[in-house]
Amino acid sequence: VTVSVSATASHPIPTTLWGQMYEDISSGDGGLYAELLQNRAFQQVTPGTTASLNAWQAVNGGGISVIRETVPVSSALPNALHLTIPSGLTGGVGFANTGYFGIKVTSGSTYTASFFYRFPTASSFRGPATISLQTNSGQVLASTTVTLSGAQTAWQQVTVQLHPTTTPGSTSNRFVITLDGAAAAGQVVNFAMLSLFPPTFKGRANGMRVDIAEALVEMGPSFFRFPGGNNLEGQTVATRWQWNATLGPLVNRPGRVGDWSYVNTDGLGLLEYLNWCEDSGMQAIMAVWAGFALGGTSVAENQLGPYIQQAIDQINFVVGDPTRSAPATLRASLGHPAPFTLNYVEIGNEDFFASTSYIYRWRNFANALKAQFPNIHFIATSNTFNPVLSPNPTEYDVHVYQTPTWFAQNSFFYDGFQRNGTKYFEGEYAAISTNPNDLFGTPANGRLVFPTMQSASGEAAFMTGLERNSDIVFAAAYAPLLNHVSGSQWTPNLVSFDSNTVYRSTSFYVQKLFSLNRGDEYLPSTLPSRTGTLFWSVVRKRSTNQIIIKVSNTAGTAAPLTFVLPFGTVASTGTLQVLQGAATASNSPTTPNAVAPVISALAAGKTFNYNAPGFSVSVITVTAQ
Ligand SMILES: [NH3+][C@H]1C[C@H](O)[C@@H](O)[C@@H]1CO
Repeated sequence: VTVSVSATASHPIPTTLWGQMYEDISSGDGGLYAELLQNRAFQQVTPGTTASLNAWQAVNGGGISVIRETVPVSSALPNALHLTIPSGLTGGVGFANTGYFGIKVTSGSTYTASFFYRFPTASSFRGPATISLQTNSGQVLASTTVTLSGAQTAWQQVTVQLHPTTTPGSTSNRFVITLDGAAAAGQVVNFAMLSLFPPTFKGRANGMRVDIAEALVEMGPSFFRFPGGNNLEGQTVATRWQWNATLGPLVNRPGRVGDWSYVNTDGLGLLEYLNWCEDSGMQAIMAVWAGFALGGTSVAENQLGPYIQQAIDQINFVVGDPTRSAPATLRASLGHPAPFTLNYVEIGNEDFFASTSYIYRWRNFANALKAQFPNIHFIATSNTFNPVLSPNPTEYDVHVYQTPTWFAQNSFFYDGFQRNGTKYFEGEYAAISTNPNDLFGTPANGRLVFPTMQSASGEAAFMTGLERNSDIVFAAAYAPLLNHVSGSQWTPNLVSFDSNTVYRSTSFYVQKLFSLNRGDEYLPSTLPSRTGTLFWSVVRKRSTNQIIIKVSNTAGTAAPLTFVLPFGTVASTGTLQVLQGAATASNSPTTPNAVAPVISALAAGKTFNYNAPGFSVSVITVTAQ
């Protein structure tokens, strides 16, 4: 096929075009959020149940249970770990935490451990507690001691640093606290709000896991949508995500039962999200809860007031003036007096599940929030123009989970949209299954566990259409972004990880190739066949006089292209980055690097040929002017 490129740009590429959708779906706690201890504060668990001791183990005969404390460490954390040292034991006696399916320990890194303790009954005991990192077989990797005093009946926080001098062969390691069995026989000690942090991204306190953060930043994303997604919504109104419950000292954060069947610590809270956006060069696309819980409850119109106020306060926490707004004063007191960047706020999530009530929920939220924040764009989440909403949304968030073939066949999805001022956020999209009749089914029935070259090239085809239509598509994000392979709630994901390693998928590389080569204006060219299997888009990066051609071949056979560039001078050599593999080629824990982009030189010029390999995504960069 011959592709003639126009020298006259049709429209600028919005700077927000490629970014990330995030929610805690086996992705925050135990993942992006760097806390290494699972169930660290016994949040939202029933004392005495097996679940209450999830990830905790007795060591050498220590008696442990989770209790409802009579003197809780805080009103937010009513539970504590109750340790009894039986008589007749010697050596270290206590408890351990096994992390989120393991704890990675790296020699040379400094780990910060902290906990609160108190003796529920005063005692004359005074002796060492040993705090250590150990392999599951008992090899001590790092250790230190603190003195515990039986006179300490009020909660006392202890913070220590651990410096492992060896790197164990696996992540089968534990965080261990023990007392001397002989010296502490008969003692009873309560512990609360235990924590173990490795080094974090940019050294942020309470921050992000470095290798995951670096993988996300590597894509060059422009925005970060949070906190959801379903995990914004709650199964009930009471268990919705609430911004004000996720701030301040960890000991004041109650956590919540998230929407993906596990407790969220909310250690990764609103301020951590906002600091992360600044640290990673992304702007927030922040959601506010909009009166619908996933269990099916829509708040009645005449009862929306408090929830609208909570949304106003949430936005004021982000952008308000500390001298005029209490939430902004709180932001300043937490260390960020300046407002954060916030241009987009999404009202709800996937409200096509509650369209009827969204008519009044949108009306009440949008009118109230626009009045307070006239410079912020508010994004609607129902189906586009159905139902008709008032005020007319300036942006809609469109989600699609489909087959690789659907994405290849729908790259013209937005070409037919009216240019009526409305803009679109392709807020969640992914090729999720090869079975159009059971998209959300099991792997045995076509569901993808990890992205493949077939799914990634289908997405790339669709993305060439998003680029062509980026006069009305201002943002797009693959979803879900991230998941722990040992605790998945959803597959496939863009980036997977276990406690040791981050796995970059084929779709990750497609997102990275598009994002890092986004250009700043779109150059029209010969249109691909809507029903074909070969797709392309052309952009120009003015600052470097580069023409950037993206090609997706969604078929198994190579496809020849001829490019005709109408520029006065065109370099005779260009750069080619190509991602290719068999249809089912996939990066996963068993084959982590099966597919990665390969860079090479390419013969270019005013007219040049390129043979796109089967199941490939290519980026050709040529200097021209
Ligand atoms: N059901 C999907 C749609 C919802 O918005 C997300 O939480 C889920 C996974 O990305």
